Amino acid sequence: MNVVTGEEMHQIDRYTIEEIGLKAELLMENAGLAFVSSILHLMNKKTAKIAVLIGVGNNGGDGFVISRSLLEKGYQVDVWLIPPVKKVKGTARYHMEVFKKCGYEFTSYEAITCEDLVRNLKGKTHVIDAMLGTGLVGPLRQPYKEIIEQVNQLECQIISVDLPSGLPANGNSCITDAIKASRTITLQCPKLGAYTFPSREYYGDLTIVDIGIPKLAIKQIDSERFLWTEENVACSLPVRKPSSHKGSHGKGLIIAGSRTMTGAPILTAKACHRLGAGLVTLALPDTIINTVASQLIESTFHLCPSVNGEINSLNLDDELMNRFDAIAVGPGLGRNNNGEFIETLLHDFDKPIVIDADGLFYLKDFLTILAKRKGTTILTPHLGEFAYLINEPIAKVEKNRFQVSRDFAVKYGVYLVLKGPYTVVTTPGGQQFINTSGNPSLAKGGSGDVLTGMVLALLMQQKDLQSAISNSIFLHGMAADYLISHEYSPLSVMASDLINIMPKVLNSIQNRYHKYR
Ligand SMILES: NC(=O)C1=CN([C@@H]2O[C@H](COP(=O)(O)OP(=O)(O)OC[C@H]3O[C@@H](n4cnc5c(N)ncnc54)[C@H](OP(=O)(O)O)[C@@H]3O)[C@@H](O)[C@H]2O)[C@@H](O)CC1
Ligand SMILES: Nc1ncnc2c1ncn2[C@@H]1O[C@H](COP(=O)(O)OP(=O)(O)O)[C@@H](O)[C@H]1O
Ligand SMILES: [K+]
Repeated sequence: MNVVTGEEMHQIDRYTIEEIGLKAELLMENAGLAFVSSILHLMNKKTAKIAVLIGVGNNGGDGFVISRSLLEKGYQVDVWLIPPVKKVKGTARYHMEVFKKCGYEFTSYEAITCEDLVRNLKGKTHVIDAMLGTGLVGPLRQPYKEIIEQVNQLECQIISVDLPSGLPANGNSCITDAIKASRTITLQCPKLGAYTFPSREYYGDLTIVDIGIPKLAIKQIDSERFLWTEENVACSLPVRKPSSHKGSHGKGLIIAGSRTMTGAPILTAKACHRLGAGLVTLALPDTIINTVASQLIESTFHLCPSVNGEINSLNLDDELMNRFDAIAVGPGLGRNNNGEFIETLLHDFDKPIVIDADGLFYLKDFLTILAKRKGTTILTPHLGEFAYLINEPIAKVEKNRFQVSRDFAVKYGVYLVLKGPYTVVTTPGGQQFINTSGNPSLAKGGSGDVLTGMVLALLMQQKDLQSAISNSIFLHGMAADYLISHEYSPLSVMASDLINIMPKVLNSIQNRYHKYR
């Protein structure tokens, strides 16, 4: 599914209307009806008291269709038109006239005061926000500003049409004031700001509804951002051939751990085993082998000379190194040596390398080598690690996460996994895939170590690297979702729980989508 900017959505609408010939009035009718179908289960006809707030543009036009449809179904609905009637034009005007000709009435905000409106809204169970959509430009103006301030103080359910009014669609402009919705029903394509913070916090629960825009119109925009969903995962997870053997599923090397971080290599290796890697070898500082090996019976080990309890060199000749199909480096390495072994890896190993955590810290000194590297490199930074890597403040990275990660991935020719809520995977070609699973129970030390092992496992088993990476991220988040919907509290999920629940997660996805197997 494409994730679009406001401008891209306008292009899609324009193509649908002008080139394909689907009438704007019909599209608006579809939009309003799709919105109503998706919210009916939230409203009891006997008790719901609904207000619809209608703005000047097409978002307001949707509001007229929604109001008419709810009234036709017998709901109690008060409708408020915020701009002067004469300002309502085009398709929205058409639906305003249809609304009136069906015998319904609205109150014009022009004729009352903000206090009158607020007094009325205080008695409502639901406010439908159809004031402003993708056509917002610049800081919010009056009278929307004063209305939105008041609506945000109401205790009822606020449901926004397409996106919360006042919120820029793209997520990277300043938010002056915007509706804080309990729920947003987005029309046809999710907008970029729904996956950017703090913008997402205004959306509440997000539902995406189909309004009948043809696929051909969406293809026209040449968009490079997509959601990666459960269905994508189910269609692309590797299937084992009956004739396969352990060598068919990859020999992975994990370079991790230090005297004060013995858990990280254990988590990474266990996660890698759980996701189907054929053989996993752990390269560790020689001093921690006993501690780590006592927790890992399936892995083999390679001992590295250490200084201060951290790996100092790999002690792997080229031949030995190139027996592996892929390498993950970073979890729990520590930062007290010079990381020269990362430079050696980038030079001497020409198959995929996943670099995470302290490996990324060392990588900063070797970016010129990274740019020249022929083999595939996958970097998995969280926001802080990425900000450090590119020398920018975290806030700037967060605000422009799509742009900065794309710039970096294309410049260095890497797969960049920018972790956090809605992790974004950017390919070396600049395409971006947004993860839709996971929850804040993952915000805990060790979650990232587990993910690194999962990425290593799948990239050795799937030809298409983007699918392998996005699938690992989705399953990692899905494990956390599964746990909190099966009696775990978001506070209590531990990184090792993600590994332990993985068999059930894989089973549930494979059972639900057996048609793809
Ligand atoms: N056929 C289609 O295309 C379909 C579109 N659809 C729907 O249309 C929505 C997009 O419609 P849109 O383009 O009319 O934009 P929208 O946000 O409703 O209003 C823009 C107007 O608001 C005003 N305004 C702008 N900035 C402002 C500010 N800062 N502060 C205050 N006011 C501000 C400004 O008006 P002005 O005040 O300048 O007269 C401007 O003209 C989309 O989200 C979806 O819901 C669906 O029905 C499917 C079919
Ligand atoms: N609020 C959140 N919602 C969803 N996923 C999250 C959230 N916070 C963290 N995560 C995920 O948890 C993992 C944390 O990784 P990282 O910060 O590297 O952890 P660590 O280095 O401690 O193991 C990432 O995959 C990230 O996307
Ligand atoms: K809206």
